[in-house]
Amino acid sequence: MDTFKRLKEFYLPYKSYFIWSLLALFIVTGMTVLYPVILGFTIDEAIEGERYELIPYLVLAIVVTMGIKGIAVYIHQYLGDMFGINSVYKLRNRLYKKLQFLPFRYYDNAKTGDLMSRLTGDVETFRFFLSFGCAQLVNLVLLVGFSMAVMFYYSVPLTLVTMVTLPFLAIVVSKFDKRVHPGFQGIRKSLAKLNTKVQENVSGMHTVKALSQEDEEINRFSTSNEDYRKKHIDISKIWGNYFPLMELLGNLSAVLLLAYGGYLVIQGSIQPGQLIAFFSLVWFIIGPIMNLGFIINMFSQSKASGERLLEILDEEDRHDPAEGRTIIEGEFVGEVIFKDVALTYGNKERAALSDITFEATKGKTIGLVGATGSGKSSIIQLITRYYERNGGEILIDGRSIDEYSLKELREQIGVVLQETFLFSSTIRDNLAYGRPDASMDEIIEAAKRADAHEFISQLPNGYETVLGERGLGLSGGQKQRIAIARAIIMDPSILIMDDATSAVDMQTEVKIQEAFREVMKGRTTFIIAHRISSVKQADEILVLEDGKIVERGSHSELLNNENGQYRRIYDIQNQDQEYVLQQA
Ligand SMILES: Nc1ncnc2c1ncn2[C@@H]1O[C@H](COP(=O)(O)OP(=O)(O)OP(=O)(O)O)[C@@H](O)[C@H]1O
Repeated sequence: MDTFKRLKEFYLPYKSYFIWSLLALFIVTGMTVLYPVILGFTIDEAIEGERYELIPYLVLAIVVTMGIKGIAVYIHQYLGDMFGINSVYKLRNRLYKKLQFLPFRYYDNAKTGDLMSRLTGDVETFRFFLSFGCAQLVNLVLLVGFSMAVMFYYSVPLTLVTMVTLPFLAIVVSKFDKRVHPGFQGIRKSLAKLNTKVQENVSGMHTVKALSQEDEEINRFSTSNEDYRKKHIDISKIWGNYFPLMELLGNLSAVLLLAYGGYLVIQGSIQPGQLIAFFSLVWFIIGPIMNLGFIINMFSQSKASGERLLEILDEEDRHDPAEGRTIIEGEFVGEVIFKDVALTYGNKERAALSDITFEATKGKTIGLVGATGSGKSSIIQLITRYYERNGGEILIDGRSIDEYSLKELREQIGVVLQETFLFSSTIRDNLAYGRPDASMDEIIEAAKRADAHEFISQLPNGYETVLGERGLGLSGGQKQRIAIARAIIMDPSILIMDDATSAVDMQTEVKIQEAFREVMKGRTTFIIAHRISSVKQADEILVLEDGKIVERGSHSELLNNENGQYRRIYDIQNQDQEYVLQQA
């Protein structure tokens, strides 16, 4: 029950729906039990007693009973649904909000398919229990309670005889539940696997095709699909084995009732109409008991789902003690100073960065070069505070980076990554993503600077062209230019280009960099690049190796160091170029 208790903030505000729905259910159960009572009375009094004048009143009573029941069912279902729907609406919103503010390290290990299934499947299971399962449980208790009360009222011995098979039925039901529950869990897991397979396949379709893995992917899918099919068949077999047994026990109860009840009628202890009423009432007990397995199963499934949702809600939020604070007033140039900064990711033993010291003063452009894994992007992760440093100090415009709220800090930083993510919406929306209030003129101006205006104008719907998921339909270079324009629109004080121009040709790169120089006058720019030509113009270039700065200086200064790493990279790239030119 702890899971439900911990999720109470989501459903308790709507408890009045639940209470009214239960009251309506109370009426439904009362009317359901009343029906056989009227039937019994009709047989005993109106037919056997030959008081035919009662019949119109009894018909009216049945019509009224059914009418009240109909209205009560409607109210019960409607309010039950309102209870579930509103509760999970709040829960879904909270989960989504949580996902927005979870730290980056959470996403390092998170699986998209798993998160998707939690936010949809698990939330839905929880809703179903709130809307339906919970009331079913109460319904069961009410129906069994009401029916038994009437039956005991009619005849205690007949009730006891009829109940003889019930303990056996309860044992079969509990055995059934024990077998069917893991079966359902297996189905859920298998479905989650199937979903992940499909999601990864669609997301990685380029890789699948590039490596000609279509047939293997089909085989892998078939394996998962086969597993899913098998799990369903297993459940059917359990059903097939237990359901007839449950039916048999239920019917045995009815046979006992007819045999002993018939005997009592012959003896004159009970009326025939009472026996018929009994016959209906006993199914109101047997039916719910047979359903008990399902209801228990629904309960345990929703408990499991609730736990999976709580796992997300319990995750530690990103740490932002300065949240809500605004400290930037007037001019902000985005000067970045690192003093002996160190970073070690999560549980890793090796430091990704150590002793990083540099000053990116007003208007400076800093270039970062070094081999893969040398720590270039990690420096950026610290400036944007996607990750927190483990040592040293970072100052932005003279203040410790910790003094800024994450929102305020990130509003000042424009980041263009190598991998551009574009949302499946219009180009215009994608461009204005960081500043939705940007005017069309500003958007076009930024696109022109990023050399994107021309190709956007040539698209059938121009800026209103809707992109496919992940921007499919555009070339890598086009996507990058959109990302660059997106950063320009943000009018950032600090601009970061993490290998951002690798997908555009050198000519375009020069154009974009010139445009940036114009935009970033008096502000700070970081350029991470593998191509020396991309950082040549930087005021200072930092050369990284194993998380440390091994060389620093301007392009010409670094070239003068004949044995330096920078010179070595330069020579290799130059040789490549000469080789290419010779081959041409
Ligand atoms: N999120 C992360 N969690 C754990 N380790 C990480 C994470 N990001 C990077 N690392 C590790 O930190 C080190 C530095 O990585 P970083 O991405 O900064 O290198 P880089 O110089 O930018 O490389 P590249 O040129 O390939 O982008 C690497 O050893 C990498 O495996």
